[in-house]
Parts: sequence; structure tokens; C-alpha cells
Amino acid sequence: MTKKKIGILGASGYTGADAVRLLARHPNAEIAALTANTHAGKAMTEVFPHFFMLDLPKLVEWEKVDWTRLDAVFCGLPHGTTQEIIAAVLKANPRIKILDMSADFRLRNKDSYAQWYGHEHRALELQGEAVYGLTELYRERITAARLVACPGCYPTAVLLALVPLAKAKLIDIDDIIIDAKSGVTGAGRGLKQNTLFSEAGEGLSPYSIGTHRHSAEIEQEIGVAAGSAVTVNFSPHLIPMARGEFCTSYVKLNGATPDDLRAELEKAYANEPFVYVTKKGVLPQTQNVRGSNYVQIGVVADRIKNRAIVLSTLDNLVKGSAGQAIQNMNLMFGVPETTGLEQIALFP
Ligand SMILES: NC(=O)C1=CN([C@@H]2O[C@H](COP(=O)(O)OP(=O)(O)OC[C@H]3O[C@@H](n4cnc5c(N)ncnc54)[C@H](OP(=O)(O)O)[C@@H]3O)[C@@H](O)[C@H]2O)C=CC1
Ligand SMILES: CC(=O)N[C@@H](CCC(=O)OP(=O)(O)O)C(=O)O
Repeated sequence: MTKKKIGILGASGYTGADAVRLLARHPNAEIAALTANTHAGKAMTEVFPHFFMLDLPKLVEWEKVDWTRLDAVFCGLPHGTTQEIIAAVLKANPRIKILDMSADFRLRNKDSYAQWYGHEHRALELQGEAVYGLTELYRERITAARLVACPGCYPTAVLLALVPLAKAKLIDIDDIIIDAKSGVTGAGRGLKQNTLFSEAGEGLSPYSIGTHRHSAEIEQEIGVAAGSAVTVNFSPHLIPMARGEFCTSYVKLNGATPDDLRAELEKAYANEPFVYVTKKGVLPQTQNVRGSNYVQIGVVADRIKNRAIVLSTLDNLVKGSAGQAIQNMNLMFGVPETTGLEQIALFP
């Protein structure tokens, strides 16, 4: 196969940079265009010196890219800015494949989007077209899609852990409590007071407790799996590490045992290349997946009767964004899904 020409919107950000890191060694991809906003005009190595060995295109404003010569575009732009830019890219080249890593096209319901994001969607037709990009759930639809809305990092970790259990009706969907932690790259590369080393480096900070916008995405997909509306309690925290995410979900059992939950997850992921269920007594850890596209899920019995704890972890910049986007791109271009993604965790 000739190499597919890839553009990356937001290449001066963290998800864009990890897409570059992984695509640069992908046998079927050629990085053909990189965009930035405040960093436009710079060489990529000026912004990310760790790419010193690569010959990469210069960062330019997105309006300067000739989209007609590209096969696919990865989008790592802030949510809210993505929808109009993607609409313009698709107008310039209706055949281009879009791997959006932002939140703009993930919610299927327009009212839900307006409620959680505070404004009407500005590309409603495309919102209707987008396929939710959780590879393990929507493989067939992703394969045929033009616009894939890759899930948020937290929803990827939570949904992989809970969707098979909700689908099999092993847990009570009205009693789900999710305690989540993210490394600071989850907040992007832009300067923010709460991600300064002096403020994030020595403490653990809860934020958006019980109100985070990822609740909507989690509820949308658990609702589909369970066949009825769901409300979850989701509370994220910022923890002092660069990459990685850990979600602890407290669930009530529907007459099932914790071993039944593990067996269901093992069955669901028996043939999945990137999702691993740990053996009884073995707990997932962020350092087992750091820098990789792998996900670890574990199940533990709660001392409280009829309850269990489901643990899941991934790297927010790989399976939580750029890696999953590449997994989806592989499907869309008909190459083996694992291509370019089989790196083992960077440990320690
Ligand atoms: N970080 C993570 O772990 C994850 C992030 N996401 C989502 O992916 C998207 C990107 O995240 P991340 O890479 O962390 O973000 P960053 O803040 O690190 O990067 C944002 C990028 O978008 C560019 N940009 C900002 N504003 C504009 C604009 N108005 N027009 C054009 N380009 C613009 C920036 O350019 P410049 O730097 O030149 O100003 C930069 O390249 C976000 O929607 C985020 O929520 C999803 C999953 C995980
Ligand atoms: C630590 C941190 O700040 N994380 C981000 C989530 C990153 C992500 O997945 O964001 P999108 O849904 O916009 O793609 C947050 O909580 O908003």
C-alpha cells in the first residue's frame, strides 16, 4: 500500500505530538502537514526537541494547508474550536478521513451537547454523521466512517471497564461511582496555574467533582449498553505524574459475584489486542501501560456485601487519545489494527 498522507491539526499540543511520535514510525503513514496556532511558523523541533531525528513539515496555520492532497487528518484542537475547522476541512476535501481527538463530535444528542458545552453545536450535520471512536465497541462502524469522534481519556478507561458488565446486566446501573485520576498532560500543554510544577507536583487536586462533562459521554455509552438511561457519579482528580490515568469504579452487583464480573470482562476482551484483564489478586497499575496503547482492567470484591470494585488504567496520550485514533485510522484504511501500536509500556 502507498503511504497515506496524514495532517495533524494541533501538532504543537500534547495529543498532536504523541500522534506524530507514533505515526513517524507507522509503515503506512506519511506525516504531510502539521498545524499550530501560537506556534505557527516554527519548526516542529523548536517546539518539541525530542523529534530531532525526524524530518517533519513546518508548523503552519490550518488555513494554509492544502487539504485536497491529504488522506486523513488527526485533530488535537481544544473542544469548541474543532467543529468549524473540521467542517471547513471536509468542505475542501469531502473524502478525507477525520480522527477527532477533541470532544466536539462525541455526544450524539444535540441538546445534551448544548447543555454540557454551553452552546449550540455549530456543525450539526457532522455531529449526526460522527461515529463514536471507542474501537472495541464500534469497530464495524469506525471501519466505514469518514468522521470518528475518539472518546475522552477518562471515558475510554471507564467504558472499557463497565460497558460489558452493563450489557450483561451484572451490575446495577443506578449505582455507579467512578473515582478517576489523571496525570497533568491530560490538561494540555498550554500554560495554566493548576498544572505548574509547584501546584500540581506535590499534591492531589480534585476538580469538577460530580459535574465533569465526561459524565455525559460515560452515561451516553453505558446507557446504550444497558438499554436505558443512566446517571453516574464521576469525580476526577489531577495527580502528580505526567502521563497516565486510573479509574476506580465502585459498583453494586445484580446477583452476580466479582468472579462473574472478571469472567465477563475476560470473555469480552479475549480477542482484543490492547485490553487485558488482570488475574484475580493482581491490580492494574499506571506504570504497566505508560507510553503504550494497552489497557489493564481488574476486579476486586468489596467487603460490603453485593458490591465490587473495578479498576482500569491507560495512558491518556496513547489509548486515551493519539493511540486510539491511530487504531481507528488503521481500521479505516484496512491495515491490521495493531500497526504501529505494539510498543510495550515504558517502565519504570
Ligand atoms: N491531553 C489529553 O490527555 C487528552 C486530550 N484530549 C483532547 O484533545 C484535544 C487536544 O488536547 P491537547 O493536545 O492536550 O491540547 P494542547 O493544549 O496541548 O494543544 C492544543 C493545540 O491546539 C492548537 N490550538 C489552540 N487553539 C487553537 C485555535 N483557536 N485554532 C487553531 N489551533 C488552536 C494549539 O496551538 P498552539 O500551541 O500553537 O497555540 C495546540 O497545537 C483537546 O480537545 C483535548 O481535550 C482528548 C483525550 C486526552
Ligand atoms: C487532567 C485534565 O484536565 N483532563 C481533561 C480531560 C482530557 C480529555 O479527555 O479531554 P476532552 O474530553 O476535551 O477530549 C479534563 O478534565 O478536562
